[in-house]
Amino acid sequence: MREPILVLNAGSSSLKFAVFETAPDRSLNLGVHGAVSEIDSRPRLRVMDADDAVIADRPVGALGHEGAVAAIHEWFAGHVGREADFSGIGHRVVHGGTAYAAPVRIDETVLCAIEALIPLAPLHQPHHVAAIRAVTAVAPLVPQVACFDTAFHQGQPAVAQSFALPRALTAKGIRRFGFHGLSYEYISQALPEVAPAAARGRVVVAHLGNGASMCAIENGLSRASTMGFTAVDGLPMGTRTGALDPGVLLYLMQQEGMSAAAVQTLIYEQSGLLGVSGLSSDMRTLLASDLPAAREAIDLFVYRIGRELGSLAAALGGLDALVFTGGIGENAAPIRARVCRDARWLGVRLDEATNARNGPCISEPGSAVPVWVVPTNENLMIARHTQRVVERLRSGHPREAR
Ligand SMILES: Nc1ncnc2c1ncn2[C@@H]1O[C@H](COP(=O)(O)OP(=O)(O)O)[C@@H](O)[C@H]1O
Ligand SMILES: CC(=O)OP(=O)(O)O
Ligand SMILES: [Mg+2]
Repeated sequence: MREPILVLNAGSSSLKFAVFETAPDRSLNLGVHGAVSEIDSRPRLRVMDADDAVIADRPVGALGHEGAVAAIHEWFAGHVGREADFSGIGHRVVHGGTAYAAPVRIDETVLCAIEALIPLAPLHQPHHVAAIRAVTAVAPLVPQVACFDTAFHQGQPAVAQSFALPRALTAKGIRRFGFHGLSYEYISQALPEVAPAAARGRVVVAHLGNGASMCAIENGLSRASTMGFTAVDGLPMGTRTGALDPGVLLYLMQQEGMSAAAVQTLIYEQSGLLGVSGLSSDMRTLLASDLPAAREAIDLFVYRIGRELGSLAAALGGLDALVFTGGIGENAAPIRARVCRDARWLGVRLDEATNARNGPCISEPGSAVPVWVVPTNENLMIARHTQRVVERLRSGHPREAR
């Protein structure tokens, strides 16, 4: 392999990985990739080759992220080589706080900063730390690069980053950050090819996955996002509440006697589509269900997307394109159809036939606002950042890569 880069994307219930090889023109080609899924219940390793053919699919013995890293390590040893042979290893890190506005080589200081942000991203940040430590143990000399979901949003106008809190708290870093930045950055880079005119204009991107958010982008730059200080804000998600009147939290603690830990579990793990439906956090299951509560969960999801679309269009002063991405955004035609029908007032006209085929363009030719489905690729974005940081390290530049 030529200057191979390994990408690790540690999520709440999975550890995804992808190997990229550097082509002579420095572009990156995807090689083997896969994931250990259902890490805490029934961990299973699945690996695909560059053509997406499944080349491994087996249960993993040990639970947890350490077990997942060990399973991937073992598979690599037999089929790819050692982690120590990679020229760089890139990690998705959900929260970079105020300190990190760009990808950075991970050293002890950076790792401590990532660890200190665990309370602000409890579903993700502990697993990033576990993956980084596990890699350090087997490949201590390979540069590891943290690619932050918050970084893409750092240039938002101050007003979009502010809470109406006393200034002293804002100065402490209690402000809106925004997440899914690697996904939005990828879409921003892909959009000029797909829809050149829209790419220069005002675009709302809906990243609808297990975690879900929306971002207002103008000429490729983030202007506002539905997620805030943490990734529990904004849209309802698989198991997260999304935006919630802060008075509810006070009520639960003061009147219902809930502890902070119980509230955390409630708003991150027991709410959203799962909480409202009482059935599942998975959109496929809800769409296939006849239960009224499943329908109500979908209704609330679609309604909140429509409200946020109006809000983000207002933040942009208009709307030149709408883009769907993420597992739901890329695959769930009924959800896109409902969002687009509710957005008729903005000039959106859905093309039912192309929507049923998942795009790429799902609006009628005369639609005032064109609508696109653009599959995201966070892993490629991480690999590009990692390649850049490694090249800068080789050329003797300091730690930061901008
Ligand atoms: N064909 C489909 N129809 C409807 N929903 C889908 C489809 N495929 C995936 N999804 C939904 O996408 C969500 C997972 O999105 P994804 O972006 O993969 O999540 P993650 O944030 O874990 O990366 C789940 O709710 C899943 O049900
Ligand atoms: C930031 C976030 O919510 O990520 P995910 O969609 O992977 O849960
Ligand atoms: Mg995701």
